[in-house]
Amino acid sequence: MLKVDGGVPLSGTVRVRGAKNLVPKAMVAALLGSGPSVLRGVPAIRDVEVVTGLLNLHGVQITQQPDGDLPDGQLTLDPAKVELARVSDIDAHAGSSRIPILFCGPLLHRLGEAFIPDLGGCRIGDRPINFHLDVLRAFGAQVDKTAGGIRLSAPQRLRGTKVELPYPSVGATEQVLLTATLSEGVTELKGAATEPEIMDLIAVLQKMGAIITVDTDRVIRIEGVDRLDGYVHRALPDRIEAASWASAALATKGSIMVEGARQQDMITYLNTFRKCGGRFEVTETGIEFSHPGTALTSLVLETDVHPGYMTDWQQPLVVALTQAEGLSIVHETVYENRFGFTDALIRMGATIQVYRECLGGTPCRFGRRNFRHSAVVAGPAKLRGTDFTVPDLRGGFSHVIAALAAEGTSRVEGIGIINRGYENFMDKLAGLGARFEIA
Ligand SMILES: CC(=O)N[C@H]1[C@@H](OP(=O)(O)OP(=O)(O)OC[C@H]2O[C@@H](n3ccc(=O)[nH]c3=O)[C@H](O)[C@@H]2O)O[C@H](CO)[C@@H](O)[C@@H]1O
Ligand SMILES: C=C(OP(=O)(O)O)C(=O)O
Repeated sequence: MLKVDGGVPLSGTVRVRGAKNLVPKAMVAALLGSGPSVLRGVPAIRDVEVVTGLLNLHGVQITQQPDGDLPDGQLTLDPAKVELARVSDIDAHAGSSRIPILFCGPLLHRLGEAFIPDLGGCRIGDRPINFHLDVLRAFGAQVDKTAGGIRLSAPQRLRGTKVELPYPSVGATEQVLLTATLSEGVTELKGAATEPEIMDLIAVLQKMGAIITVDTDRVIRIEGVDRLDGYVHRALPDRIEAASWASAALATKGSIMVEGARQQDMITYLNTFRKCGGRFEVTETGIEFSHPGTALTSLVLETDVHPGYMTDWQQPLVVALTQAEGLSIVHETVYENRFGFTDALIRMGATIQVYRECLGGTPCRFGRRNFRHSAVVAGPAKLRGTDFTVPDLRGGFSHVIAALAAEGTSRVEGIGIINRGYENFMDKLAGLGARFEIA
């Protein structure tokens, strides 16, 4: 439980390292190599711990360098002795992260079979894995759902295939990449997602020896190869953490230098930040984000797949929008249930109404289906401290930021979830001048 005293603008410097949505996947890719891989910029976050645990159970030797601490967050992953893990051991990781589903292709290539525990991740929608399972079957895998997970086998080498995703899913695109590289023949994927983290995973696989072509129309072609080597790679920086701190600067009327933030991956966020009234300066080492000192501007926003406005940027920005003048409309088109966190903001004094209709322009998959996926935010609202429980990763970050922007004291329970995606969260907050104590 965290006791937060609000009313102090966050100001100072934070550093972001490798992206939560790339690092664990690059670690899984190491399973495909014939030799060891070296991954740099690895943050100390829970999802990295989970994948480290799962890889260890499958015989991958992982060392941190230099021994014991992670000044540069460097991991060496040696897959020389990959073996089947005991289901009872794997079960310990059930419900902890989304990443285990990406073990399917690499384990099928290495061992001909795999057991994947039930997935975790943020509860922001139903999050089915039907695309993943359909894709794996198309490669020739046998897939059976069992109690507590999924059992897969591939008695023969997997074969390249033609697949089309009904929606550009990030995870399913990565599933295809990690499975196709060692499959026999060519794979053509239509309707692929093209997020920067996917491009970085492609860079990792190319370093390993894969042949992957990305066309401009969401088509990715993979020419299967017989063998992949290890890689040496520095993970792209975490654009979601960078944008979270940027929104925190806006919400608390502060100024935050985010070292390591990279402009190319954040073009859409930066446009939105500027339209909202925020100021930013791109420097050699990162991006400095500041509140303008005058009123913020309301806006109309739709989340979308890349290059659209990313869904994981939505929740922290909504907190800033409670401080903007007028009505903002936010249409969430990626997840059907990502506005639950607004209940706590409303209790703090924010004026937010959530609707089932597609507000903001484009009809999406969730319209007329009873999902409360559009929000109207009226501002500026005076926020008051209150007590709440962290619902999910970005919702939790947003609640803490709202508590810091509010007058008075808030008590936040379940703060541990935030460590799934924000490294040294408390230390960073303290360094930015936040007033809080662990109760
Ligand atoms: C660990 C990681 O990288 N997580 C990110 C990844 O999640 P993740 O890869 O799980 O998200 P997806 O892109 O797959 O999901 C997008 C949409 O597709 C739907 N869908 C997905 C797969 C499937 O088999 N069937 C299906 O219907 C989902 O329910 C959702 O509505 O991309 C999301 C979208 O940028 C981000 O919010 C997450 O932070
Ligand atoms: C939704 C998120 O993550 P995950 O897919 O790991 O649940 C997120 O990072 O905001």
